[in-house]
Amino acid sequence: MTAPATTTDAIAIEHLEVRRGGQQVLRDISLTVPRGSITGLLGPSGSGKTTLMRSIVGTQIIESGSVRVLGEEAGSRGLRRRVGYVTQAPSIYDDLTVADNISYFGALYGASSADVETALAAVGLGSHARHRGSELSGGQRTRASLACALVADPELLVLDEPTVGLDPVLRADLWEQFDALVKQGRTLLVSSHVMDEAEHCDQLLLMREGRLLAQLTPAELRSDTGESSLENAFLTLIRMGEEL
Ligand SMILES: Nc1ncnc2c1ncn2[C@@H]1O[C@H](COP(=O)(O)OP(=O)(O)OP(=O)(O)O)[C@@H](O)[C@H]1O
Repeated sequence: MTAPATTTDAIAIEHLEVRRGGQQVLRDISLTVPRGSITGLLGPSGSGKTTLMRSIVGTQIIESGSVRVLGEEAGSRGLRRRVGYVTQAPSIYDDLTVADNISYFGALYGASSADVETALAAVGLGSHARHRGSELSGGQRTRASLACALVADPELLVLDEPTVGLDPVLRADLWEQFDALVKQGRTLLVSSHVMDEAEHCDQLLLMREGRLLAQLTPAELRSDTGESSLENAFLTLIRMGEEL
């Protein structure tokens, strides 16, 4: 059951349906994402997480339903600067330094050199500012990509599996950075297929086969299923759904 949309919602989706390649990929999705929080979008590979994120940032053609972002229709011109999107494959230029990559994206939004410094510091890459993209590790590339999105000072950040392929220490570092961004008043929507990452989130959106199984907090997921591990809780929720 989804709470009714309010002005405190960063994202409000009603009855969203999406087809890709002739196949129904999202089915009757309704959800809300409150402002100033971290929402985890979790589900197995192929469950529709990227398609849902594309619908939110306005790069996906939708079949029916409504997607409102920061009070406007998804993809509206006015949202360009207000919404940052980091895709699954970190997209930075290998032949530019980290600072030049951020400056390049910043220039699209009229960002100053101070904004570039702030974005570098926010992702902890100050000491790598002069390193070229080609010289970065996987985790550093992800953080450089995140800085390119942050330089526009977006209110909402949509991050598609930012921790995939990172070791546990780097993952923990990145989640700390996400927490700091939320404390500054931003809203984060972060997808993952690793259930233990759900622990870091204020609320969870659990997806399976193009449907939203549940919108709840980690504590509610545990109490609803009687499971202490979030991995087991998700599996129990799926079985409960199948038995209905
Ligand atoms: N370009 C495309 N054309 C047709 N179907 C697609 C396309 N991209 C994805 N799909 C299908 O849409 C469904 C949802 O894919 P999506 O990438 O949204 O899932 P996901 O949960 O993000 O998966 P992953 O965790 O593996 O990234 C899958 O069945 C996939 O095969």
